[in-house]
Amino acid sequence: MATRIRPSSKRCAVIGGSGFLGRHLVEKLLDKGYTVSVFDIRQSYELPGVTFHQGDLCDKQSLLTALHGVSLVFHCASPAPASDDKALFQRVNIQGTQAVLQACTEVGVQKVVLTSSASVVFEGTDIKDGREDLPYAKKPIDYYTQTKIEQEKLVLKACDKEKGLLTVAIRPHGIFGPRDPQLVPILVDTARRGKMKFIIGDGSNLVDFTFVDNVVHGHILAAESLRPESPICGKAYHITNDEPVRFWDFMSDILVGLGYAAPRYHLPYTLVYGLSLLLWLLSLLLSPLVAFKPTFTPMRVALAGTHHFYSCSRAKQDMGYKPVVSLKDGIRRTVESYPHLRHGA
Ligand SMILES: NC(=O)c1ccc[n+]([C@@H]2O[C@H](COP(=O)([O-])OP(=O)(O)OC[C@H]3O[C@@H](n4cnc5c(N)ncnc54)[C@H](O)[C@@H]3O)[C@@H](O)[C@H]2O)c1
Ligand SMILES: CC(C)CCC[C@@H](C)[C@H]1CC[C@H]2C3=C(CC[C@]12C)[C@@]1(C)CC[C@H](O)[C@@H](C(=O)O)[C@@H]1CC3
Repeated sequence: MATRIRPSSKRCAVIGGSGFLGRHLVEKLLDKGYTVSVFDIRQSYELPGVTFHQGDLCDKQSLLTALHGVSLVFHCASPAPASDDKALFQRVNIQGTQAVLQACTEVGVQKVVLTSSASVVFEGTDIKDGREDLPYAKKPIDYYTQTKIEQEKLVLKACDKEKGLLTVAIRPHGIFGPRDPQLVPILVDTARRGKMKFIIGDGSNLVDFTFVDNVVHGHILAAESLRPESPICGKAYHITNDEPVRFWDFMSDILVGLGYAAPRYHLPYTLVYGLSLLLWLLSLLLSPLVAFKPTFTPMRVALAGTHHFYSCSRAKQDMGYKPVVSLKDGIRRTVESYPHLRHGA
């Protein structure tokens, strides 16, 4: 058992702080006067005022050292959603989260804010203005989603006022912004390979894309509202831009902003979804012989062709959440941040 030192309320740790969301969160916390420790399997930058602890979150001993004297923990580490590695997702998102919760209890951390995902309720069919009381997906669409569900349940169940550990889960959806390693880079790569000419479905499906600063704002509001008497203890909260947008309009705005053509030709959703399932099966069967990763996975096709937008009225009511950056400004700031991905660059 580690010796406890008195935690200060402005000392926090960001697990996964080297990642896209984690680094934005660290920068905002520093601005707000927090002392920040980052715990991550890799160190991707250096910043004055940040102490880095490199380690695997499945290793409780390393966590104990990093969390010493910390009162607030943000847990936003996860393997990349595009990975197909079931064992890795289970190890990191489930066993790893158990290790995080045990370490927090042992060193006397008072608050844990988990980055969950709105996808925990998504099964590949339309969700319109979904609220937090929607049931978890019974047939999660991939291992990422399956283990994010288990992770969220673990963290919310660990909320125990008697023991002095308060927890909350933030469920963002479609995070985008400067330094995002997946949405814009994958989109541009697909466009450069000439595969972004088509719109899957009739193009009218509404979805949430959430600018990273709004997600950070939701996390910090949750941390600062988390007190024993607060209604947010042990609950999950959708955090979005609160401006559902047509999936294909959003993609077009990013593509055109970076100098690429917008997709124009329509393909029937069921046809593309069926093809993506076939390709996925084929890639599984052939995996011992050749490694090929289809761009249009069933998950991506489902996200591109269905409605999936969520209500954040619970976050507005319980913690006074309001987006701080509009979708239009978020898109502009994102496009400006990727000069190297511009057409012809
Ligand atoms: N990007 C999105 O659209 C989105 C949407 C909803 C929820 N989320 C959630 O937000 C969180 C952050 O996502 P992101 O987009 O910033 O991803 P990211 O890949 O940029 O960051 C994840 C970080 O976790 C670290 N990590 C992975 N395995 C680890 C381990 N075993 N031990 C220690 N660190 C480890 C990685 O090194 C990385 O720095 C994740 O929990 C993700 O599920 C992301
Ligand atoms: C090939 C094209 C059809 C699409 C190219 C863009 C896609 C790579 C992104 C569009 C929506 C994105 C998205 C995620 C990953 C990247 C996209 C598929 C998530 C699945 C990442 C994990 C999060 O938890 C999910 C969430 O609930 O927010 C994301 C949903 C949107």
